[in-house]
Amino acid sequence: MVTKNADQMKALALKLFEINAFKFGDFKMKVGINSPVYFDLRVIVSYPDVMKTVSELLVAHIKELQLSSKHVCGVPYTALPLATIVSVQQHTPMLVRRKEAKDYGTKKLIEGIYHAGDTCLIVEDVVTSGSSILDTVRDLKSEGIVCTDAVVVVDREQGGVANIAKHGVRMHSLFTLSFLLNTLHEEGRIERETVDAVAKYIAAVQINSDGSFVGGDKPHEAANEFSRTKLTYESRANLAKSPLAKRLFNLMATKKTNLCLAADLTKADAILDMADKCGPYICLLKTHVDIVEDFTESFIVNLKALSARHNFLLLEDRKFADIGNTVALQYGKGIYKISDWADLVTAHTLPGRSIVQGLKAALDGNDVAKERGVFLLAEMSANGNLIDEKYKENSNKIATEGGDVDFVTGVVCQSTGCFAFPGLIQLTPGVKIDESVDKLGQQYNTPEHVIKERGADIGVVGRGILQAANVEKAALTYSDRLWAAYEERVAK
Ligand SMILES: O=c1ccn([C@@H]2O[C@H](COP(=O)(O)O)[C@@H](O)[C@H]2O)c(=O)[nH]1
Repeated sequence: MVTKNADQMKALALKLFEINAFKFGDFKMKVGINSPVYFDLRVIVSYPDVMKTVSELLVAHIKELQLSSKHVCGVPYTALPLATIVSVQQHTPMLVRRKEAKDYGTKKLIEGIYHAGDTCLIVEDVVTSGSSILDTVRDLKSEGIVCTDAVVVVDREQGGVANIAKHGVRMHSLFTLSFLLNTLHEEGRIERETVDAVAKYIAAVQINSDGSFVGGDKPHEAANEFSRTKLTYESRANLAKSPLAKRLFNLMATKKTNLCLAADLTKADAILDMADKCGPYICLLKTHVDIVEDFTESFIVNLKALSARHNFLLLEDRKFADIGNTVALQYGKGIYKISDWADLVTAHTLPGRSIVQGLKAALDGNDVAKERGVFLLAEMSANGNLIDEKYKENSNKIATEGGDVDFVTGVVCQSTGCFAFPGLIQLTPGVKIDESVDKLGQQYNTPEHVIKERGADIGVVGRGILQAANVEKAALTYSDRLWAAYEERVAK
């Protein structure tokens, strides 16, 4: 671990967390087991300042340790840009290891000018078992190149140091996972509970360089303990990147309700009446403002007053789906001026990242920008909808990667597999006491099923409440059942 530049190291640790290069959830690893923590340093190429800081720290680390070598070589692929910067800054020639030999020309595995007996310093981004470092060392050694040291950005502390030492290579890391966890905890970004859960996983899942587990069998239980559906809303609030997700998680935890009322009514007074009656039992009130026949500004003023009185947030289910420029206009302008009053909106991911950028653009320079968020639709409850696995995967990427993640509050979907990041909220429509299908293809599941089997954090109920003889009683029943299912889910 680097000893110098403590402030810079802390700042970088926080930045890596902020840009999702370091995240918590339930991630499938190369060794076939799920991990509660994941590093994706591929994203740093999109942040030149982060690239600069990481490479400067690597160079400082190499100097501090007096690691002199004839060459540097990055482990393909993520470490290649880092090795390039280190090579340029230190004036040390670089070698490039191909993952597969070319089937034409020189057929070389190692590119660059070298001689047998030359020394080479390895550069790597993240080490788990150390097997990727050893693959690179093997190919360099087969050309007679001597490798005794590797500088790495993050050591996940799962056996890598000992595994590569057996092959005569010393590992020098900028960060250990423990340092990163403690820093995030000290800076109030994660709870002690998270630090302990990850530490427990790391202690239980030590890996040999061949990918087998130290101690034999796959340590399943330790790995699965940290999935988002097992964490409380309070602890997930701390992991959230979106201020609105933090607020909504905390609101649910305080008010003990994870019910969203879909107020699909066409008269303003009927919606206001419903909001007043159901307000004490809900965390969110969802509107389709374009179905309101007598919309006026005073309707919004009254709705906002009820949301403040009963402590629920307003979600306009607009399902934006156009190009960024149009979406910005639809969100901020027109009769409804949605961005003025809706805490949250929904949007399809069909247009790609520009959907989020368009929404954010409408809030540019607006004081309320930090009080707004979006739920992205990654799945629909409608029978026969056209969404496939690839679409879901890409929606997850928009929700969790890149510079706009602070605006994404959650995902509208029907299953646990849609995303892993515990800082996002799963909103699931299609909830009724009886499983059924309506005449127009809406598919319903019970409150218990959506929370316990499908990973919902908030269940959306419309007609199940709106058409009940006693709406207050129905709202209380749905709220109680959704909440009890959540409590059982986290207690398991
Ligand atoms: O996949 C989706 C996305 C949104 N909805 C909306 O939720 C409510 C459901 O109302 P019910 O009366 O409970 O069927 C409605 O406003 C939809 O627009 C959805 O159902 N499915």
